[in-house]
Amino acid sequence: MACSGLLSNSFIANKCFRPRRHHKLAVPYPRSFSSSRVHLAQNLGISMSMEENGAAKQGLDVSRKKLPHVLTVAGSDSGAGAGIQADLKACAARGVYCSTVITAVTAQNTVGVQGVNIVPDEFVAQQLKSVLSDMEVDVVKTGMLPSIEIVRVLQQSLKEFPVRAVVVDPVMVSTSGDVLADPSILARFREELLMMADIVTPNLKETSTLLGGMRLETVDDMRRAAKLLHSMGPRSVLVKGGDLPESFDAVDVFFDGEEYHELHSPRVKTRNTHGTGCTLASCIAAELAKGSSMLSAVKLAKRYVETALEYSKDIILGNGAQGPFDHFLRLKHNTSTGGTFSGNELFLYAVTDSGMNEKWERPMEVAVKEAIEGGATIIQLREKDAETRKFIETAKACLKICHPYKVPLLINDRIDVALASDADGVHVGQSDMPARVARILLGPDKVIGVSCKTVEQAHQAWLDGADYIGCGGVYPTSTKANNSTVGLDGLKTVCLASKLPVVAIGGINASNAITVLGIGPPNLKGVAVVSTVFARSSVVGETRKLHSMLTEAVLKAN
Ligand SMILES: Cc1ncc(COP(=O)(O)OP(=O)(O)O)c(N)n1
Ligand SMILES: Cc1nc(C(=O)O)sc1CCOP(=O)(O)O
Ligand SMILES: [Mg+2]
Repeated sequence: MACSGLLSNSFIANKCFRPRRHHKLAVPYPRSFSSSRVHLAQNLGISMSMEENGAAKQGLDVSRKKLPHVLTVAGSDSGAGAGIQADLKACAARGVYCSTVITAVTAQNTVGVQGVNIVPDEFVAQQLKSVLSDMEVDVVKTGMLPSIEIVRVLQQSLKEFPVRAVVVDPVMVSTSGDVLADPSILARFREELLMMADIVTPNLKETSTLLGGMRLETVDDMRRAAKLLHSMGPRSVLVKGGDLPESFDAVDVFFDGEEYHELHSPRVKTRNTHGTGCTLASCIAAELAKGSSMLSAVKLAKRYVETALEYSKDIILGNGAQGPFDHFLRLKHNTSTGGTFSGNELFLYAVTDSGMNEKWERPMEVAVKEAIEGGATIIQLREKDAETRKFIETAKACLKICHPYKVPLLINDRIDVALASDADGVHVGQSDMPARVARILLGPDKVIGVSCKTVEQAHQAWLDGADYIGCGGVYPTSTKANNSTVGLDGLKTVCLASKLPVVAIGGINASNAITVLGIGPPNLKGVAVVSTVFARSSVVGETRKLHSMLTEAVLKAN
């Protein structure tokens, strides 16, 4: 439809800048949506001057960026594992704005659904109008639509305010088996909602219900079902086979009217699956809003859900059979510092050396355990020659040893290994990855230490978001080649200038530890050692000796 310059600005704002949806267009779903009004206007053949003119009159900045926007029309889950709450989290996790129209409020937890209060259809209509008339929604995702009236209201709203795509998750029964939609809406679903859907995402139970009780036992059955559902109107169908018996992996069948795709993913063994359907559909909607093609959106959404399930498989929330999962992949972040690193952890800092452990035929895990039993308060894995895969495995094994003692485990240099093993943090030097970049990659809760020999470096470490600095070499060392020394004076100067806690390193042993800690500045929190702890046969014995010296130094200072 061409827009004439005679049309009013409000018409332009409401209609012209939304690409109209035409049902059953033969063209594939656009790969990339233009996101700015200007670009859309160009796509639709509207002259820039008219756009600018209209925008100027409305006080809009035509160059502003538009957020991809999903509107979810669904029920609230008080337990926040599914429904509106899952949709909000999924969209946020995928970087997409999500507005909400609530169709029902459920009293729900991990055990089941204790109550449902349906929102009056006029009020659902009012919510829809409020959002759709104002906020440039890209994609509508539907979840729990508990009454015929609400389905009708939605259908009318979408006629009045067309959006780029509609994702229909035909929620009828919750994962705990509770019925969430009046069975009489089935017919309406089939006649109206499926017609409007760009994709419908039923699980096996919902597929069977939509198809009048069809038995679904094999992937071939799912293919047949996808075709039948497709004939009811949606542009694409994703039949989710998570509940398919006797399959090693989870198989979903995608059908777009022409091609079938079997999408396989490993089955994640977990009770925390509440909300997977809502999340998958929201994530598809979010990816469509960002500009993905339908098949890419489905693949991205599946991968995201798999990752979130895997990440959350051990978390415990609620007493019921089905727990929620963590959309932000963070609950499992099991830092022994709990994101509150104080610096006191630096008291006796044991830094490993594979050469020294090999000499004594000591597996890394044994060395780490002995150091902790001797009194080490923080461990750094400094494995210069380790192969990446082996390093990750070792780090994971050492984390299992450290965490029961609440001792943080950091990784030397290798941010990738820290990320892959979910270690508590990293230590980087002046020629390693900048702490500023490591902070972005690791997030706010991981511990980052930086080696500093000067006041300027210490200041920069603080600016970059580090948690502590390592200052040395205090004395000459044979552990690190060509390491320049700063001496006790250099250490003191850096400590006095540093806003961060400091650990001294380089040539420190049980004989000089009292002198080092005795230099005074309160932010000098401890000593880091390699050979003193790991160069001899008894790690536990050497660590204990050092620990008692450090304790003596503290007692002396007080
Ligand atoms: C606690 C602590 N302080 C300093 C260092 C040295 O780090 P860096 O300068 O990056 O040298 P390498 O250890 O990577 O050789 C450290 N590892 N730990
Ligand atoms: C890894 C390292 N960094 C240093 C620095 O000065 O930044 S000194 C050093 C080696 C410390 O080993 P030892 O305790 O055996 O002397
Ligand atoms: Mg380094």
